[in-house]
Amino acid sequence: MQPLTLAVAAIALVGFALISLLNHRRSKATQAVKELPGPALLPVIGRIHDLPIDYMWLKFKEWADIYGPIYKTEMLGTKFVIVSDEKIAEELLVKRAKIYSDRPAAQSLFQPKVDYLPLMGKNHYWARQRRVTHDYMTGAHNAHYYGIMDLEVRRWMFRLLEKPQEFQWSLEDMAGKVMSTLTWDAPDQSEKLVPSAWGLLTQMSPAGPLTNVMTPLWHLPLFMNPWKKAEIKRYATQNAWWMERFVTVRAQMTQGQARHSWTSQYLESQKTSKLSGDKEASFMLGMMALVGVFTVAGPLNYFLLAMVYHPQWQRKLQQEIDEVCKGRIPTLDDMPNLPLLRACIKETMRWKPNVPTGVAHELEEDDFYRGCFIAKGTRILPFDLAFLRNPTKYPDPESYRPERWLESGWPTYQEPLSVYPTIKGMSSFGWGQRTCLGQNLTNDELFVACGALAWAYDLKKKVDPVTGLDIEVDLNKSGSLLIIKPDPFVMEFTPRSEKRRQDIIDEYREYQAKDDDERETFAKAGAARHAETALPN
Ligand code: HEM
Repeated sequence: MQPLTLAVAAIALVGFALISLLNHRRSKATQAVKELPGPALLPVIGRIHDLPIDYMWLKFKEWADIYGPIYKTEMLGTKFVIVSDEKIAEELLVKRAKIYSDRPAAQSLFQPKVDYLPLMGKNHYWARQRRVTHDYMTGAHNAHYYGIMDLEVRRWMFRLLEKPQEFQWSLEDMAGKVMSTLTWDAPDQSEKLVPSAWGLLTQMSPAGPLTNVMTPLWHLPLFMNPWKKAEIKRYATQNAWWMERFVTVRAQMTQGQARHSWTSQYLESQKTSKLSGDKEASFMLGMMALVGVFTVAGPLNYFLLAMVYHPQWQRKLQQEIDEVCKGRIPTLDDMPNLPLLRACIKETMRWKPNVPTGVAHELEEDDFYRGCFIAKGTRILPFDLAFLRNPTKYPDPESYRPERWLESGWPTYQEPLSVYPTIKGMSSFGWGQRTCLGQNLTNDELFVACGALAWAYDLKKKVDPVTGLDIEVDLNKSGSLLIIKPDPFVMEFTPRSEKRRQDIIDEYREYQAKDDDERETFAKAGAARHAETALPN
């Protein structure tokens, strides 16, 4: 053997011995620390073999019932802590928010920590975009969404009359039009927004591309990597579209043709903005539009099912609306006077939470909880389904019981009924520094949309024309993405009377005509202003 080879072998041997010794000492040291409970882990893969991609939350719940309110598991080296008790979530994600507010990177996105606000790491992009988004959302809420929700809800009621069986499509298009108008004053963009929203949600969800679970596959060379190729296309399309929207609004502004939107609001104050430029701004705005689609779709669909399967609550709700609104469609101003409507909505979100696993936070430093070690980088799941099935807080948790919010004696009852129940502050909207920025918007949109449904229609099961029997819906069938909605189903929308049928048509026509007029007047005034400023001196 050459002397050089001998020397290298000797160094390697000593190195190996040292590392083994250190590992041995470290493992002895960690043995002294308590471990969180959890299912036994297999080397390397952890528990990936028995964690189903579909309805993953059911397995988490099964484990929670065995291992308790806080337990750990692992997948391909990624550590998870699943929290099923609201008090523990509060202690970790709120009281220790300083180190529990990062976001794990979604593997199958190119810049997950930078591009999309809800997915961003706890970095300066997140801090500044969160501030701006919060301001814009608050402004829209205070202005009652500039009348946009009122128009779009009426359009939806009208479409349900014309094409009732397309209700799941028209429901999402309603949400899409609200968001496209708020963001770019362009309701027609909903056509692109809705598929774009589901495209991103799929890409970032564990039940999306295989590479989100089998993470090493993402690093395969491009020619043999269909997941990366698909993402390149999705990202480029979305990027180009958001930039085109941004540039269009800027051009409209120079022509005096841009009415208020979040984009024009940004462009007006761009000089003082802390955002890095057009790309960041167009992404922040695009994301604001997109997130308002897949989030409200679930509760709206489940509200329909709640009403179909609990006709006694539908009747009570119609009675409340008739008494308070005296035949007119409910508006946001009616919110304090319609507690039963708020209770039916809140109970829908409790009964069928649409982010059942919760959204993971990532721990930024090693930590100890009740003497147990939690390593930096661990993903903490505030497991919403478990919170909302807690039988002490929610007796008879599997059933749809809106009275739990309306009658004293239930643990969740709270006064005054002019304010409570409210969905704002529900565990479903997350925790600490990362809580949802769309709580007002969700509250308001669900209120006007569900109020309009109860005002306009009797909601019933569809009858099979051959057998004459009701067509039942499997209430437990849904997608398995991070945010869920029920699988496609059928139902009937019958106007509550002939007069109400006419009201639905009249309301929509009146609001559409008003919107057309406002747009025309603004366009003419803008053109005149532009012509004046363009005149030579
Ligand atoms: C039923 C409706 C909704 C539910 C259940 C929901 C739920 C959530 C959850 C669980 C989070 C993560 C919280 C955490 O990490 O602790 C979140 C974040 C967020 N939500 Fe919502 N959301 C809804 C509607 C909306 C709407 C309509 C918008 C805006 C149009 C919106 C905007 C956001 C934003 C921007 C974030 C990111 C916050 C951050 O990471 O700092 N959400 N939402």
